[in-house]
This record gives sequence, C-alpha cells and structure tokens, in this order.
Amino acid sequence: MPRPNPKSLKDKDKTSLRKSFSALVFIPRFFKEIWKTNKKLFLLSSFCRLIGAVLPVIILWVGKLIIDEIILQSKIDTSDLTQLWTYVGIEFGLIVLSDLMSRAISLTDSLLGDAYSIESSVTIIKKTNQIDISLLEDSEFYDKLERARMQTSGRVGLMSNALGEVQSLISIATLVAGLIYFEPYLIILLVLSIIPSFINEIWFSQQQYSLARGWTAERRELDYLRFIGANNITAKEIKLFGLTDFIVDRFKNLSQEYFELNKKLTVKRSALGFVFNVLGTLSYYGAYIFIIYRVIFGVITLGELTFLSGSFNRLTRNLQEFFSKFTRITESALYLKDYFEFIDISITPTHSEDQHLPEKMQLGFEFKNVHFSYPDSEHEILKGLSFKIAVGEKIAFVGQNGAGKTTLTKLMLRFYEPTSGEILIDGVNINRFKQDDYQKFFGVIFQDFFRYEFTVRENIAIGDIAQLENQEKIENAAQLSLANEVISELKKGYDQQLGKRFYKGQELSGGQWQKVALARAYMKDAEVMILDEPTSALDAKAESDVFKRFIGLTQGKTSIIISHRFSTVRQADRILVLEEGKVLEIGTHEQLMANDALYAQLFQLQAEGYQ
Ligand SMILES: Nc1ncnc2c1ncn2[C@@H]1O[C@H](COP(=O)(O)OP(=O)(O)OP(=O)(O)O)[C@@H](O)[C@H]1O
Repeated sequence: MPRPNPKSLKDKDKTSLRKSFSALVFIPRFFKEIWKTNKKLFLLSSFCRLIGAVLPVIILWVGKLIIDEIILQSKIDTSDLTQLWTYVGIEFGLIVLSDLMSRAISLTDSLLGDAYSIESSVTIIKKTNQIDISLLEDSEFYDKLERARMQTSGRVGLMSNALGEVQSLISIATLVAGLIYFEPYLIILLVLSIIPSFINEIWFSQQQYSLARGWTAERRELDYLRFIGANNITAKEIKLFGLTDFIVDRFKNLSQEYFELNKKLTVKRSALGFVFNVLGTLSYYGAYIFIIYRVIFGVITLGELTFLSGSFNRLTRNLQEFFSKFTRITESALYLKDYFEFIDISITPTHSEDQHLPEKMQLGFEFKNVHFSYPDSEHEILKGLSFKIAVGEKIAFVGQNGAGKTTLTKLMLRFYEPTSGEILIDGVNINRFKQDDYQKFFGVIFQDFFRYEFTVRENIAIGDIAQLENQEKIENAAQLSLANEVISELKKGYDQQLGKRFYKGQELSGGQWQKVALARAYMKDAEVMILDEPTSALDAKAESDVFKRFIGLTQGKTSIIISHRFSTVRQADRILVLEEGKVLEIGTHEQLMANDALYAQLFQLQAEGYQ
C-alpha cells in the first residue's frame, strides 16, 4: 500500500492555514447540536463559566483592597480592623465560589460530553445504514467514515475547549479593562509577547492534522492488524499458521513510521513552544519591573502593584491558554468538518421513487439485458442477462465460484445498480419503488450472514426486529429452520447468549449457526425469499429436511435459491445456469438433463461423488 513519507506532507494532504481556519465555520453548527442534546446542562455550564470568568479580576481587586487596607491600618494608631476582616472574608467566599464553579464546569462538561458523544455515535450508525452499500465498499469513503467515528472523544474535548475559550475571553476582557485603567502601555507588551507562541501553535497543529489525515488508511490498517492479531475469531488460524510474528512485524513497521514522523513534529513543537513561552515570561518581568518603579516613585499604591502584577501574570497565562486552546480548536474543527461532511452525504435517491410496491406480484421479475461491473472495477461480472422469474416460482441459480450468482441477488435487492439494462417487477423498473419499502419485500439469508453475539431470541428476531417480543413467532421460525433442535440443547434456551465475546456465551457449530440464521428468513411473511447457500454447512439429512420444509412452506411464494448441492437444486421449479456472467441454460431439471450441457455434467459429477 502506498503511504506518505515525510516529504509527501508538503504535497496532497497538506492542510493550509486557511483550511484550518475555514473549518471553524462548523463550530456554530456543532454548538447547535450540543444545545439540542441537553439544553438545561448547556445553560448551566454557560452560567457557571460566566461566573468563573469574572471571578479572577474581582479576587485580584479584593486582594488590592486588602493590601491597601493593611498599609492604611499600619499607619494609623487607633486601628479598626473590621473593614480588613470583611475584605478577607469576601476574598475567602470568592475563592470558595471560584472552586465551586470550576468543579461545576468539569461536571457539566463531562455529562454534556457523554450525552453528545452518545448522540453523535447514534447519528453515525444511522447515517451509515442510509448509505448505499456500494459507497460503503469504497475505500476513500471508508476513510471518511473512520475519521468521523474516530473523533467522537475529540469532539467532546472540542466542546470543553470552545466553551472554555468563551470563558477565557470574558476573563481576559475584564483583566485587560483593569490594566487599561491603570497602565495601558502594558497591553502592547503583553500582545507582542504572545504572538510568536500563537503562530507556533497554529502551524504545528495544522502539520499534525495533515500527518494524521494523510495516514487515515494506514491507521485503518493498524486497527485491522490489531484486530486480527488479538481476537478469538482469528486466534485459531493465527496460532496454527504461526502468524503472530508476521502480524507483529507488520504492525510494528507501520506504526514505527508514524511514530517517527509524529515524534519529529512533537519534539519541534515543544522545543519552539518553550522558547516562545520564555518570551512570555520575560515580558512579565519587564512589566513587573516597570510597575515596581511606579510604586517607588509613588505613582501607584502597593495594593495596585499586587493587582497589576497579578492581572498581568494571569493575563499572560490566560492568553497563552487561549491561543493553545484555539489551536486545539482549529485542529479538532478539521475533524468536525469530516464529521459533518459524513453526515451530510446526500442520500437523495438518484431516481424518482414514485411507485409503491405491489401487495402481491402479478407478473414477477424480468431481467432485461442486465450488465454489471462493481464500482471502480473494469471487470464485467454480468454480461447481458435476460430472463424472467414468474410469481410463485422457485428458481435456483447455479454456476461455478465467481460466476455472479450472489451479485445477481445484490442487484435484485438494489444494493447496486446495473451498469446497463433493467430489472423489473410487474413491468416497473425496481429503481422506481420507494427505497424504504423495497427491502421489506424480501426475506434474505446470505451465505456470509452475520453471527450476532446476542441471545438466540435476538438472533432470530433480527429477521423482523419489531417481533422481538413475539415468542410464538420466533419459536415457529426456529421450528421451520430446524433451529429448535439446537435451542433445546442450550442451557438457557432462547435466552442463551451466543458467541464467546460476552459473559457465559455459548459458541455454536457452523451448521447450528446456519439453522439459527435461517430462522430469520421465516420471521417475516416476505413476498420474495432469497436463500444464498443457506444449507452449505448442514449435514445431508438436515439439508434435505430444511429444503423439504422450505418448499412446502413457501408454496405460492417466489423464491431464489443459490446452492452448489444438486440434490437441493433439482427440487427447484427451474434452474438458471450462469457461466462467466451469462445465462448458459435455463429450464427444469429434466430439461437441463436432456440438454446435456454444463448442468448435466455437473449434476453427473456430483452424483458420482455420492456413490
Ligand atoms: N464487492 C465486490 N467488489 C468487487 N468485486 C466483487 C465484489 N463482490 C464480488 N465481486 C466479484 O464478482 C464476481 C462474482 O462474485 P459473486 O459473489 O457474485 O459469485 P458467486 O457466483 O456468488 O460465487 P460463489 O459460488 O463463490 O459464492 C467475483 O469475481 C468476485 O470477485
């Protein structure tokens, strides 16, 4: 896989400063989303920040009053300390309040952050479901999804930083007002000292984002290696083939490259950051000396000295914090851009979906000169297929591995669109039916069905999740697919957790899983059933039982069966033989046997194998 080297950072993935700033336009939308997540918490957090923002200058001012009062009282004989102790009491109260506010801010931030993180994860899951399968298989798109998903926690940090930034700004404004009132020149010194450190931060954050972005695909590969190197699904093969070193080396080599590049940047960022911070400290001492002279010459009081030096010190810190937070915000805003770009992906249908699916099909399916290549592939998988499937017909697709059988069903399900040609239901192009209803028309079990590590009940109800509480329906489906035999042997029956990932989960054999998955197809009363190698892992007797039931139970239903077992295939009403993306022959078992072409040969071959 080609991957960026240090130099390539200067090329395609380089993110300009302008780009960093332009990503900030997403911040208001981001806050709108947070506001929608939990209005009360948001208001509470903002209120605490507002109080927290004005407290520093008030505390400094009270500090000044205390010192001036001490000096005053030390100069007069009959000292009355009531005023002094009142100030001290006020200062104490303010400090307690300040502590309370900062704790309230951390609390509301963490609660709000968690709530928003849940909301945005749900948004990503829902959006992923709305997106075409063909797009999900596109690696560039996958990178975008990865960046959107990866930054969930980053977005929480962004929220705190951005809210904190508003707080800092108010704080800075109040402190600056104090400085301007007493010594306006100090402001110039302050601003000058902070600029180099700001530019440094912005420049490096943009470099680091470029690096991370340029490495999205590699990070996905690293995640993948981490996954295959350490999980129970791959453990058998990894041990058996002794793959640990191979995977570890590959992981190390790849991560080492990233580590080195990142290290270089981070070291430079810290070193320069240190130099520029020294400038900040120098300016503080410059200001301090200036103020000391002003006290010595009697221009300002000792209390004012404490106030000014305290304000200046705090301002330097606040400004440094403000700028470093700002760079972190621009950095995270770039990821925010990825997130919004992802959730904004247009899902408007490319065709006018103006037709409702028929309650009952009248004419069935028709394939008219269907050609198909997978996106970004030159290779044509289906080469001008034309055939019909009558209503209530059971048709089997047969052909060698890679002939295009599964692809054909994916086109019927509208996961992909034919490159040319048409697929019709009752004479209407399937693209014109409403997408939301369309897939409900089908009951489908794929050969690579997913083994959900949920309970048996949930695994079956997945076929029609609205029926999760309908035990009768679930048990009925299990009976039809022969899964009931498997379930009766499980300790917790339908409540048994499957798989080994979770506590007290029970692993099933391949055939047992297949029976459970097959029950999903019986969960809904679909108009069309598609079974893609649903019995490949079953023993011969179970397979024959399953099919007899299937044929008996789906009388009058249109079904498509893909199987390599001819004992199953021959039970279909008609058989379509695919070869290299073309219909080689189509007809009943008897017709195809009489035809004496590929079907007859393959049938014979398998029959001999069974002798
Ligand atoms: N998502 C995909 N992207 C690109 N090519 C694909 C994709 N899925 C399948 N193919 C290719 O399409 C061809 C047909 O695959 P398909 O799964 O339809 O074959 P099949 O007849 O069902 O095979 P099998 O009997 O092995 O299940 C294969 O050459 C395969 O490499």
